[in-house]
Amino acid sequence: MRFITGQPGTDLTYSDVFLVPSASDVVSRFDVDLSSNDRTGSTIPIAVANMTAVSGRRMAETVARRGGLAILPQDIPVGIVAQTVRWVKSRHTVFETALRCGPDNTVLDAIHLMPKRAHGGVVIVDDDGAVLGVVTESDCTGVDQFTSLDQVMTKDPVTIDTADFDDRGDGALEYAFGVVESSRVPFVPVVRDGVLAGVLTRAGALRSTIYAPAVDESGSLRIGAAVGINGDVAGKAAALVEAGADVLVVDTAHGHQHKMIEALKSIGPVGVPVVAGNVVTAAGVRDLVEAGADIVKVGVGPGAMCTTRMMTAVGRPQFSAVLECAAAARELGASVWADGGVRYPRDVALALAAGARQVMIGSWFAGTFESPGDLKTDSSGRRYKESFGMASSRAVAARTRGDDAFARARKGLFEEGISSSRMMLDPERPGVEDLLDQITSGVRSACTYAGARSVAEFAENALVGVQSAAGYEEGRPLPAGW
Ligand SMILES: NC(=O)C1=CN([C@@H]2O[C@H](COP(=O)(O)OP(=O)(O)OC[C@H]3O[C@@H](n4cnc5c(N)ncnc54)[C@H](OP(=O)(O)O)[C@@H]3O)[C@@H](O)[C@H]2O)C=CC1
Ligand SMILES: Nc1nc2c(ncn2[C@@H]2O[C@H](COP(=O)(O)O)[C@@H](O)[C@H]2O)c(=O)[nH]1
Ligand SMILES: [K+]
Repeated sequence: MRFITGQPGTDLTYSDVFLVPSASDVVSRFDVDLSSNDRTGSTIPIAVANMTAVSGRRMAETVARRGGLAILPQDIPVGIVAQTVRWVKSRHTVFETALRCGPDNTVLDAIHLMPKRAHGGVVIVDDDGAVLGVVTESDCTGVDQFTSLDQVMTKDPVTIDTADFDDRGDGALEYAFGVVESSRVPFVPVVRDGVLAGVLTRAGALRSTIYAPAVDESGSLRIGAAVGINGDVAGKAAALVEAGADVLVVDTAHGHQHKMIEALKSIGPVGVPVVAGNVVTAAGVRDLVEAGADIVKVGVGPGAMCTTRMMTAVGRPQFSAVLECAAAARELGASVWADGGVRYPRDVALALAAGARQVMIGSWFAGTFESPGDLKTDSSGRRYKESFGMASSRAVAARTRGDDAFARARKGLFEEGISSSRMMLDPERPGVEDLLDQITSGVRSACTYAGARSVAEFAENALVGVQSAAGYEEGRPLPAGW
């Protein structure tokens, strides 16, 4: 990457910069390979932040199917991490996990279940798992909530048989797309040996032709897990890898500290990539790589739930932090992930231009069906989920629940995050895959503007300019007119 008018002396945020188009011979946006190439196996450069309000098993499954990697938070007990990893790895790489109910369940049960996933309905199965019908949101409107589902379901819906799907080879997804398109429901149940095996939506069939899932050597979806720097770090790290985590993230607010270096040394090589952070300087990168990190996570203070900069003045504008850290990592044969502060696809493109191999996103993904929180509705009918920072009093209280009251009170003093924030679901893009579509299409397009066929080429070719606040404002759409 180079600056069009030379590198400025001031540190820059994503909003301070823009990408200048360059001569390109990349003829199609589909010709761009978005693989991260950082040995994590991600086929798109997106990681889901290890935040309790963001990353759980539904998020992990859904994002990995599209090539990304979710990191489970460090506050989850190892036994639960192991269960979650097993579950995610048992998921199909094309068919989505179905929401299912029995015929005697009520409309209320279905209404509670539906916002858990984006496919827009529930499959009704008998005790043996055979499909009896499907129920969508519209079937549940205008009826008593205690009505049993067998009374409102569409009976004997069109299904896709896995054997039939597999037989069609390269034409399978186009065939499946056609089946969903011609059915009158938003999704089609998938059946294996007469038993419900998943669902497929029109968008899902299409996406599977564009994205490649992030899979391990045995073809199962990938997932990462985080560990803090306190307690038996090496023991917990080994247990997470033993549980099947494909990537280990060693995470703390101030990554460039003695305890982190000791933690990394104690972990040693574990057979999966070790990501450590957070830092914002080349010196931080060098120390963490020397201590054993394969990938360094960059970002102090840009996170949406983060109050660190206002509490301490510590941090660094994220574009410059990523640029400096990525250059240092490259010299050492390591990589960086840009963590935090991403609100638009352009921010992802800029982080990659600055040299990040992946971009970690938290709060933006909290406002989706797949995040772990309950879906709520505000007084004007807008749907949202609650988000909170991992250094907020809410998260600290949960993390220290095993400590005595005195220790908890002491730790509770250092709050550097928001405890409750509302992340609205975008009515046009309520699912995390809708956001991935938006991000990856933006990034693909940015790469072709720079004449780049890969994330690495993009970081090499990108031409960056610095803009005024008016320059940024000029780039914003004005949907309401003026
Ligand atoms: N990227 C970012 O900007 C930030 C991210 N976070 C996120 O919050 C979560 C919790 O992280 P964390 O608070 O580090 O908790 P951890 O549980 O990982 O503990 C941090 C350890 O580091 C010590 N420490 C020394 N200096 C600092 C410092 N300035 N800030 C924090 N700890 C320090 C603490 O000791 P003692 O308590 O005695 O001081 C403690 O032992 C993580 O998920 C992290 O990613 C939090 C803040 C900033
Ligand atoms: N200072 C704090 N940083 C936090 C906290 N919780 C999470 N984080 C960091 O933010 C990113 C995600 O950024 P986002 O803008 O996409 O939400 C996450 O990975 C952490 O590094 C916190 O409580 N305080
Ligand atoms: K912030």
